[in-house]
Amino acid sequence: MKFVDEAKIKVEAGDGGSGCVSFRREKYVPDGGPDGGDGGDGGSVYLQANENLNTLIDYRFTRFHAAERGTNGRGRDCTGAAGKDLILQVPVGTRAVDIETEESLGDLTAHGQKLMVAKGGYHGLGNTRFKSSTNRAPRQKTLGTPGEVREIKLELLLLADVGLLGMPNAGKSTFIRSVSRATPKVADYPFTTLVPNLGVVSPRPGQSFVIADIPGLIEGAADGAGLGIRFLKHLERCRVLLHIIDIEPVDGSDPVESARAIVGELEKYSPKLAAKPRWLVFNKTDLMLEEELKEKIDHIVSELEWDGDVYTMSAYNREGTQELAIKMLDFIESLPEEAEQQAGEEDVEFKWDNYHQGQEEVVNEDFDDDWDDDFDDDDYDVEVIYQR
Ligand SMILES: Nc1nc2c(ncn2[C@@H]2O[C@H](COP(=O)(O)OP(=O)(O)OP(=O)(O)O)[C@@H](O)[C@H]2O)c(=O)[nH]1
Ligand SMILES: [Mg+2]
Repeated sequence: MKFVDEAKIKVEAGDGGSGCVSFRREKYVPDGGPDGGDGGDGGSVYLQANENLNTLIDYRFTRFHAAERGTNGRGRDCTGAAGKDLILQVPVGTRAVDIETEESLGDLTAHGQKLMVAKGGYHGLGNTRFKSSTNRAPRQKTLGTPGEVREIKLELLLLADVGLLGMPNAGKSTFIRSVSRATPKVADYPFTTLVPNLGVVSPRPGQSFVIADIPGLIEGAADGAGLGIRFLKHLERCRVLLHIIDIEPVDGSDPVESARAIVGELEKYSPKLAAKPRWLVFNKTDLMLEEELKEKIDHIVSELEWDGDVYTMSAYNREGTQELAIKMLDFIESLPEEAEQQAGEEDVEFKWDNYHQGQEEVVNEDFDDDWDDDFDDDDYDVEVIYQR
């Protein structure tokens, strides 16, 4: 299946149905009171996380999604029907961002979680509502409010505990192959990995975590060089990043320069991501003699002024990889549970939230008592109805 981790869609909630101006007319009741019903609320648009999906590809093809409008109120105190909500299924890990305001509408991180992305319009009130002791034949009603329209960007962020970071060819995919059952392609040329891969690592029975291998980064990635930095978003939910450094690059490049470039790109992408716990992991130790190795690592670490965790491994020979996997597991387990951010709890303002707090527009119907045409009740624009 094609991996698509971004899609732009337009969602439109249904308009609220308008209220109705109508008066009771029956045999022997020539001048009955008002009986115009309220309109129905418009349907809202929701996203719902579904663990059976793993790509946003469907949303590349169908971009416009609308919920039903509420129907208008009718005479005889008939309230209009509410419009049906529209529920769009998205993969777990999807985030919705309003394109215009760039505000995040919410993250869907658990199966079944629902997030409203466009609120349906509120219903208008029928003339019955305006009845009072001083006005027994009100001709007012209110119109339904329009449903909200938003252009949103859906982003699928992989849910992994550990993210791999590094230059192309550093050995990221080799590492994930050595510690999990994932089998991404490994080759001796840069940009072998083109889409993220996930692997489940289970260093101890019954205990596991997920590791994400993403395409390599190069200097200038933030400006689009190589495959750019768009895959870095998949590391946003990781608890720890492993910065994999090729100790002896075949192209003769300086590991210190490369490491600095990676950190630079990370900081350009997001200071928040750069502030995550990060470990340096020197790979391809099999290519060097032990004494040289220690000297080189000490040199790189001091050049980088690094005082965090340092590990060494030969991903290819699976040396040091299991120990590293156990360290990662222990680290993840030692972290406090992240408070799950529930969608919907985020402070997203919907346009019509406060609508019925005194801003409604009251429409005075130009009411003609002699007018008694028959017309189709279902007509969208019908607002005045007589009944005999
Ligand atoms: N000698 C040695 N070679 C290694 C080791 N780990 C990886 N390699 C080799 O390095 C090359 C690149 O490895 P990959 O795992 O594809 O590197 P990557 O970081 O995933 O690269 P991209 O996907 O291009 O970003 C391959 O030829 C691997 O066989 C190691 O521990 N020792
Ligand atoms: Mg790779």
